[in-house]
Amino acid sequence: MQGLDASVPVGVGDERTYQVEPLKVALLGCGVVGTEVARLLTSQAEELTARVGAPLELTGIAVRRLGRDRGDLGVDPALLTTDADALVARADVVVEVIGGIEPARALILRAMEHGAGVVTANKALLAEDGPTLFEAAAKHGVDLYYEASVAGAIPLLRPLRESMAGDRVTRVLGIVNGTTNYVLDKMDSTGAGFAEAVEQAQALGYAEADPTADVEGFDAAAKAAILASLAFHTRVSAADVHREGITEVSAADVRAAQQQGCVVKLLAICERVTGADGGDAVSVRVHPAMLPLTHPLAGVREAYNAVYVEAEAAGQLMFYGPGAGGRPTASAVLGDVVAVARHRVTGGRGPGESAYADLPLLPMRDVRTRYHVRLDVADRPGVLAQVAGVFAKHGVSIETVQQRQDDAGRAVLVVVTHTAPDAALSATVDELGELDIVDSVAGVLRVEGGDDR
Ligand SMILES: NC(=O)C1=CN([C@@H]2O[C@H](COP(=O)(O)OP(=O)(O)OC[C@H]3O[C@@H](n4cnc5c(N)ncnc54)[C@H](O)[C@@H]3O)[C@@H](O)[C@H]2O)C=CC1
Ligand SMILES: N[C@@H](CC=O)C(=O)O
Ligand code: NA
Repeated sequence: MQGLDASVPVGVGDERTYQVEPLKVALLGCGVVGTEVARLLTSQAEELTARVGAPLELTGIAVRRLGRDRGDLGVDPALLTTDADALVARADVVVEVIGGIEPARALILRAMEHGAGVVTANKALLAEDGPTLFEAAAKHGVDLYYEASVAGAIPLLRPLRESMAGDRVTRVLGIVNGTTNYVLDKMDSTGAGFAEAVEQAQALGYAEADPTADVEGFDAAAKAAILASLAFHTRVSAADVHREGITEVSAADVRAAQQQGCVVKLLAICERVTGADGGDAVSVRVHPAMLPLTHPLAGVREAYNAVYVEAEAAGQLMFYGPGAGGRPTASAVLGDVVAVARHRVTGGRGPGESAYADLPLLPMRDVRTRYHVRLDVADRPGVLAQVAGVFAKHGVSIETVQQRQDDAGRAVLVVVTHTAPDAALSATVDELGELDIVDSVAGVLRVEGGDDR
């Protein structure tokens, strides 16, 4: 260990010296994120030793196949192994960046049984079966850290879990998927096609192994579940999240948003709301929505993420930064490795799961939202009255109506509503589609960020 000496105090005024016995770190997975974790662990070894108070020894990297060209990893190739079980059995800290449910879950549970602290970036697993992992961590008295699982490099989970533990969070609203933000941004700014933009996001290392998880909103829904669980001290799983992806967002929707002074974003929205019994409840949803250009989230470009957190005492907080990509994500992973390793040196562990509030989930049909509806209609007297009548019948108040002509000279009605229960809006749209005077419902998008949200 060059440059560091076991007799050097850990900090100014601190009489402890660093521990000579290294902490064994096992890395599971060597893909986009794992590669960068390996590089940072190696290239920053000295500084990490000083920060942790003990050297971190990378004891092995579990891969699926040996012999694959991995470029210059910056580590001894002999560290690569296909025997993840053996690695996990002798580690102090296990870093899981394989992704997916199995074998990631089994390996994490085995690591905890052996007494290792765990760092993972695996939002899919946390959102599907987080309680099993949290319970195992509590049972074995080990850490489970997962900052990289939501919004990549942005410190967000630790602020929610620790810094805001004294406040009451009311809302978390954010762009938490880099791939879809990249795709929507390219469609908006360059007119790029959907497929072409997804391919670019894959090449840049933002997309999941199967990009369906990104474009269909599964990735954002998993992150929303993790955020809501932390924000509201309530267990929320991916299955509890209302989810719509961006595959239905057309170039015409993007143009319609522009005409409205808006941009289309895939949003994760977690809110403390009033439930049917008048008590607190939680609403968690992921869907594309129009946002006014004046909204701070509207200016979030490329694969960047941004998350708004509103809390009773703190007010509005904004977290912004790179939400995807190997190196930024590895930064968050390494931060967690240092936290877990510090606990090994000094004793104790970080906070566990907090699910005491156990708030009920509000079904999507009862959530109050706003809609932007585009209708291809017959251009004749009485059409507007008939359309307005359908909105009124379902108790949906209209904010604005505009009549335009499309490129072919046909009449298009654009209606923006005030907030109403989602079920009422959806029934309104269904009935509009059946009117003789409506040729087609050309587009429906929710609207967020207005005066009445
Ligand atoms: N790429 C990104 O921007 C971000 C990724 N994440 C999460 O990080 C994790 C890893 O993501 P990526 O590195 O992008 O995925 P990746 O697909 O590039 O890497 C995963 C690696 O694990 C390997 N693997 C699969 N099964 C294995 C096994 N049984 N044993 C050992 N290795 C095995 C695969 O061969 C692959 O090389 C996922 O949970 C992902 O959701 C989180 C934040 C950002
Ligand atoms: N595929 C994800 C990666 C980060 O979590 C994304 O695009 O945001
Ligand atoms: Na993060």
